Amino acid sequence: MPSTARRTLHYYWLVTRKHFGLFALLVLSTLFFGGFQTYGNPFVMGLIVDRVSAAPVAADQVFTVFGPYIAALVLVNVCGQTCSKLQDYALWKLEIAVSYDLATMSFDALSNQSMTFHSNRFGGTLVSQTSKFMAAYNQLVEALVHPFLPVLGSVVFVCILLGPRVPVYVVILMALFAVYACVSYIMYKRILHLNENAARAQNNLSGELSDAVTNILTVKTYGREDYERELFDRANREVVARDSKRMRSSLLRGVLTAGIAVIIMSVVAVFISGGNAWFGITPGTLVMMFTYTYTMTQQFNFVNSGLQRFNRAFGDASGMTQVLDEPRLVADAPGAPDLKVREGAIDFEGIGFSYEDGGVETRVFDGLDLHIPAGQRIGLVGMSGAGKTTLTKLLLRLSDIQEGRIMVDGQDVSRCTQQSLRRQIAYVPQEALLFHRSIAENIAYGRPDATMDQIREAARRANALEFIERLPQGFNTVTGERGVKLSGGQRQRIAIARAMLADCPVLVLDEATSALDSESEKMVQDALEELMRGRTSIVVAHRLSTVASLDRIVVLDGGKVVEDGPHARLIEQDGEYAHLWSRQTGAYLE
Ligand SMILES: Nc1ncnc2c1ncn2[C@@H]1O[C@H](COP(=O)(O)OP(=O)(O)OP(=O)(O)O)[C@@H](O)[C@H]1O
Repeated sequence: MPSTARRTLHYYWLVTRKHFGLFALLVLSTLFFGGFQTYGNPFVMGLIVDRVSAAPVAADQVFTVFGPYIAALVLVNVCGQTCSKLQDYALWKLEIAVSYDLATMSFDALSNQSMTFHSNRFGGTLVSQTSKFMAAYNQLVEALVHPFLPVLGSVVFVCILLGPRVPVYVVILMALFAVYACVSYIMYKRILHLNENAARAQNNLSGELSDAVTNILTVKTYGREDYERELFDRANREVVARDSKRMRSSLLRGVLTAGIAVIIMSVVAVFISGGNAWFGITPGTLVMMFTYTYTMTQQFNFVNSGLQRFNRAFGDASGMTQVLDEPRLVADAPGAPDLKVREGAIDFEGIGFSYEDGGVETRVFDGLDLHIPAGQRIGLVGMSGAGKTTLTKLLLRLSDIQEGRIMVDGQDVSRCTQQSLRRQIAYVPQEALLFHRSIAENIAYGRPDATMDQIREAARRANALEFIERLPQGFNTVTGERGVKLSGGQRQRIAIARAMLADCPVLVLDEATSALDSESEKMVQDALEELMRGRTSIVVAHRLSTVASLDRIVVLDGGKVVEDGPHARLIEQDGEYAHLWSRQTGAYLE
């Protein structure tokens, strides 16, 4: 079995063993249902045929002679039906319980992965991989219930019921079915990797669709519908090609196994025809032999489709299995303590960091040193791509550095829990994305116990109250997926209100006011000034007027600090910052 399929089974087993009682009930009820229904009935019928053919029974003796047989038949059917209902119960209950656990497992795996992991993947693909991973479990369990367990049961019951009566026949039958199973398995192994390829192509298609839909505004405004359609069509054609290849192999396997089934029935026909003459087999036993062999052949026919379902399920689950196997790029050290921020001094010491994407390395920092005393407000400026956002993300440990260390109040952040670190830093990102929840919930995200008055006050300070109150449902307005129902500036003000309410000792604003018009920015800026007072603050900005009044400005270029000091000093130095400043203020004057 390929290693991905083995890993999938490993994850499925982790959750199944939590519900082992249900799983055991499912296995036993399936086996016994088959035993009673498929093998018990013909067995009793065989006994009746033997009794009928042994000696004539008078009409008034029918119930006396056959009463025990009829009672046995009723008992077999009552037991069979009871097992069938238990099987239904165990199957449904197991699927419901395991779906819950698999969803939780997938959610935890995705939410605990680093931002580097997420930025290298399509959100749509991860969502589709999660649902396929959950559905694949049901497919596997259902294939186990039909046909794999009944086939296993058949082998056992035929050996028990027919073995003592016609041992030669049972040996030949089992040998033929062993050949059948081997051929099916060899073909199954051949097809497994075709299924994984097909699932990969399907995931890629979902990713393309998700990417195009997410960026629909860009697609439309640039009139690139045809191009996107071509990309989608290419991925779609790949799906068709992979599916066709898989279908051809499955068809070939079907033809081979059907051929073996015909051979089995022919051999059995010959054996049954001569059974009485060669071995003195009774008519009742002949009935059992025929019925059992026919039933087994039918069941083995389903093995083919069962293996197909197995293949498909393993293929569907492979994407999420690989995600679950992926090492967590940013993990808490075992027994890591919580970070305790008393003052908020931050030290970047000899930071070395590269992004890695599909083997391509982008070096961003190479031995960066930066000390930010407690309570200082610094502006981080520099050309696009200089590493400003990356530096703030490293502080938040959204990715781990490869060299050096980041200290907050003398504590190495890589040795503390990530949650405790992030709960002490209020972060307003470049692109403020909101949850598809009410505005009140969005503002209170960093402080879920906030009262409505506190939420309103934060919104007022972020200059957001006025527009929120104008919305038909005010603070209860649901913002639309990612906040699409609001303007960029409105989303930013909500994100700022969220940071204000979170009331953290460290504040990171990454272009937090870039989408605001100068009037709103002025008002929010005043609120931010107040918010920053006494807190260590890092403000990333392209618009230098946003940072000019801060305690200190750090200019980054190519991942290095090239200038460092208060606005007035940097202007005096007449370097990179002064150059940028004169360009921006000149532009404004014009
Ligand atoms: N997820 C990523 N994978 C690979 N490279 C990345 C990733 N994110 C950023 N980079 C690269 O790292 C470098 C620094 O990017 P960063 O976003 O930190 O710059 P920035 O100074 O904040 O730029 P801007 O002012 O445009 O926001 C850039 O060369 C960028 O291409």
